[in-house]
Amino acid sequence: MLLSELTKSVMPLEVGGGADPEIEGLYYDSRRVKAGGLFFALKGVASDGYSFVDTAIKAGAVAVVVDGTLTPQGIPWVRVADARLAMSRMAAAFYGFPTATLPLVGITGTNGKTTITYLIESILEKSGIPAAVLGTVNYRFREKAIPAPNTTPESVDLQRTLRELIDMGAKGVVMEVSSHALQQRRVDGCCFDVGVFTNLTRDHLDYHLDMESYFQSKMRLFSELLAADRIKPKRCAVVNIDDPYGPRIVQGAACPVLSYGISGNAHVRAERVVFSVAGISCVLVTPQGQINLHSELLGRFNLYNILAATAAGIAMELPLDAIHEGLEHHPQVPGRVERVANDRGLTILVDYAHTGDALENVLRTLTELKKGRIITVFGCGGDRDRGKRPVMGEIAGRYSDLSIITSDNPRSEDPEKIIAGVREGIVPLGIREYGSEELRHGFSEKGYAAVESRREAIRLAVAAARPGDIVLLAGKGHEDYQIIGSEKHHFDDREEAAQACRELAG
Ligand SMILES: CC(=O)N[C@H]1[C@@H](OP(=O)(O)OP(=O)(O)OC[C@H]2O[C@@H](n3ccc(=O)[nH]c3=O)[C@H](O)[C@@H]2O)O[C@H](CO)[C@@H](O)[C@@H]1O[C@H](C)C(=O)N[C@@H](C)C(=O)N[C@H](CCC(=O)O)C(=O)O
Ligand SMILES: Nc1ncnc2c1ncn2[C@@H]1O[C@H](COP(=O)(O)OP(=O)(O)OP(=O)(O)O)[C@@H](O)[C@H]1O
Ligand SMILES: N[C@H](CCC[C@H](N)C(=O)O)C(=O)O
Ligand SMILES: [Mg+2]
Repeated sequence: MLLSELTKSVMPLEVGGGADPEIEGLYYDSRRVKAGGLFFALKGVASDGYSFVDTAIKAGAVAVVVDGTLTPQGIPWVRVADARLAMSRMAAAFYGFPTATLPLVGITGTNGKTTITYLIESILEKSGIPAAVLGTVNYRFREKAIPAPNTTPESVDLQRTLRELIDMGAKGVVMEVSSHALQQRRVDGCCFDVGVFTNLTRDHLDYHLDMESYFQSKMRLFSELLAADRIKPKRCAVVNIDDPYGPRIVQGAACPVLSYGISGNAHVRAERVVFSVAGISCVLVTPQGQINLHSELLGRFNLYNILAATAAGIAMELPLDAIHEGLEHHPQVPGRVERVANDRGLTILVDYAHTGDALENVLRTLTELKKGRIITVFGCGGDRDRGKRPVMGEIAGRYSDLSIITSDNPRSEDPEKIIAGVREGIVPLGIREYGSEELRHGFSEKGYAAVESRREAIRLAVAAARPGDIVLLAGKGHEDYQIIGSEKHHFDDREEAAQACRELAG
């Protein structure tokens, strides 16, 4: 595609450098540029992409997109107001506008996104629409699964992946839209039909700094990206109106809204709800009729996820029986309240709760359902929001009979310092601190322990548990790695728990 053709998809401020080269690929990282590439100089948190223009040219870039005042020399260039936005739009054009002609659902919010993508994927499949999914677990269509470095990929990678999955036969797409992605314009080349808002609670304040900025990032999906146009004249915002931020999204949405909730008068709501160890039974009330639902998902928070997926199905005008089928027969969402089989009589659950709200939701649910005690193993990620550490410590300590504070992904931080941050929330509860050795023989009163090695912490939890107890391994869910320093090594909570049970049996 010629540079001039690509440039039509943006409103350039200025174009220079003479020639109109054929563009063979789009790049935002000089280390990956190949011959014939168009290089986007992006201003980042750590560095300014403009300083890599020369490296990109040496690597074969034939044109550059910039958004500052500096002018590249000896190469065709395009100046735009916002290079990230231009990159999104040019990427969509380069890959033939993958999402212009099929249903695209985007889900945003602090918690629930991944779970909801699985439910909507299942509903779409039951409606006869083979669906591709992009999110935290992977980017996938049918048997093809691409590892996901980010929940929402950078625009160039996103549009390329969408093109690939659509060419393989996907007729619908469901994607998680992170606040980072919205802030960084990664999804601005996407034509959304439906946007879902789940909830907004504390997370990522290392990046967004305060809740209002975090909210405003999420809001972009509804106030800007869902505005109707000629390509998609009918768009819809699906909004949880039980969340304190829900009404603000409703007010600011640039398209019609379909609300969902448990309390109040939402368009899509649940009545006659019964929560049990077997799951959730309820009547889903929708503008298109009612569904008598029996789901194996546990807890109130999952009822919200079910309502969100139902409302998305209604917004896409999918048949009610397909929505019903999709909600009752979907695959296990990896690492979301996932059971680890064992013969010790324990309920071992691996869950991705890595925010205070998620941890509280899961623990509250388990408290309502428990027969024995609750043992929680958890930590907090390094190089991430530090403020959530004591909050999660307090929540774990409050709901659990035993909390074992351990490492999540410490990344570049000292694991002991992260644990100290979590401990700040648990110590004021005045509960007993156990040493590792004591725990090997069980525990008698409510308490906590700090064990840096996650492997060791999981072993201690299993050893300390008695039949009937619940062991919750929180924070890493589906992750099959642990990042310590700059090393990423294989680590899977589900495998570790199973191995711990085998060792104790032998
Ligand atoms: C905080 C954040 O989101 N950072 C993203 C951001 O990086 P940055 O702004 O720091 O970039 P930078 O390192 O300053 O570099 C600026 C530019 O120079 C380029 N560069 C840099 C070095 C070089 O030698 N040559 C070169 O060209 C970089 O590719 C970049 O385009 O822009 C980069 C390029 O698009 C992203 O890869 C990077 O995501 C990093 C990997 C990341 O970890 N992001 C996480 C926090 C994230 O996005 N998470 C969300 C949320 C998950 C959730 O909700 O749970 C997600 O969607 O996954
Ligand atoms: N609707 C919900 N409200 C609050 N907590 C939830 C909800 N759904 C799931 N959770 C909890 O949050 C954890 C993360 O859920 P999920 O992976 O579906 O969310 P996510 O929004 O994709 O998270 P991430 O931003 O990390 O990708 C779950 O393991 C569960 O503990
Ligand atoms: N996508 C989120 C996931 C966090 C999961 C947790 N295990 C951690 O590493 O902090 C992030 O990168 O902040
Ligand atoms: Mg997710």
